[in-house]
Amino acid sequence: MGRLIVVEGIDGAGKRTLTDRLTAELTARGRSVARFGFPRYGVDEHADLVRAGLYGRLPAVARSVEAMALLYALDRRAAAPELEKALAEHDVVLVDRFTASNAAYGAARLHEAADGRFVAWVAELETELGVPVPDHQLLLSVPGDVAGARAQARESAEPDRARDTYEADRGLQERAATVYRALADTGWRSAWTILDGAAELDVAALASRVGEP
Ligand SMILES: Cc1cn([C@H]2C[C@H](O)[C@@H](COP(=O)(O)O)O2)c(=O)[nH]c1=O
Repeated sequence: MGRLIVVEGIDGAGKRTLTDRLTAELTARGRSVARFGFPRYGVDEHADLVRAGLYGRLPAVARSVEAMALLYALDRRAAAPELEKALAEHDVVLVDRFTASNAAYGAARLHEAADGRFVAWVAELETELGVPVPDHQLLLSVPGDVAGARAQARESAEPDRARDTYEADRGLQERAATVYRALADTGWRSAWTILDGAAELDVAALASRVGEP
């Protein structure tokens, strides 16, 4: 049975780069790795509704924090059989964003803290829907201005990567970062490792920590 490892952090924290480097390191060590990323735009209809909400096309849905959280959670529920299969067939299943994203961004939208009502509700909701619980979560922690600059640079470099309403809201990103930090500090739903996303990452050490049974 493989290990479910989740990479979390605000937009522009460097999740994709970390996931790429960790995959390369684990593969070089002979470990088999499967990758997922959420939301699964273009794959799952709930994820496509999320995208429409994030780009202003479904204002009534997007206004409701719970409605958005349910759509994100339903995308994961639909992926659960594939995740279970990947866990049965691979040593490591690496996931870019998972349930903690729902907790951090929803609480941030509501100006709640990690020990508030919303985070507890997300845990209950995703458990109820049969979303698997990670074995380990990695938090890429970066100063808000560094993440913001990266997200902006990506928008300029990739024309189809225009920032969505969450990405464009710096206050929301800062509050999400604070909630993430508290989730990691309190070991929300699994053990966490906090990584300095602005410093050089020791990918070899990280691979040893998360990739071994
Ligand atoms: C996966 C996920 C993402 N999000 C947010 C974080 C991002 O700002 C936004 C889109 O994700 P993305 O930029 O990684 O595609 O959705 C949630 O609020 N809940 C979730 O469950």
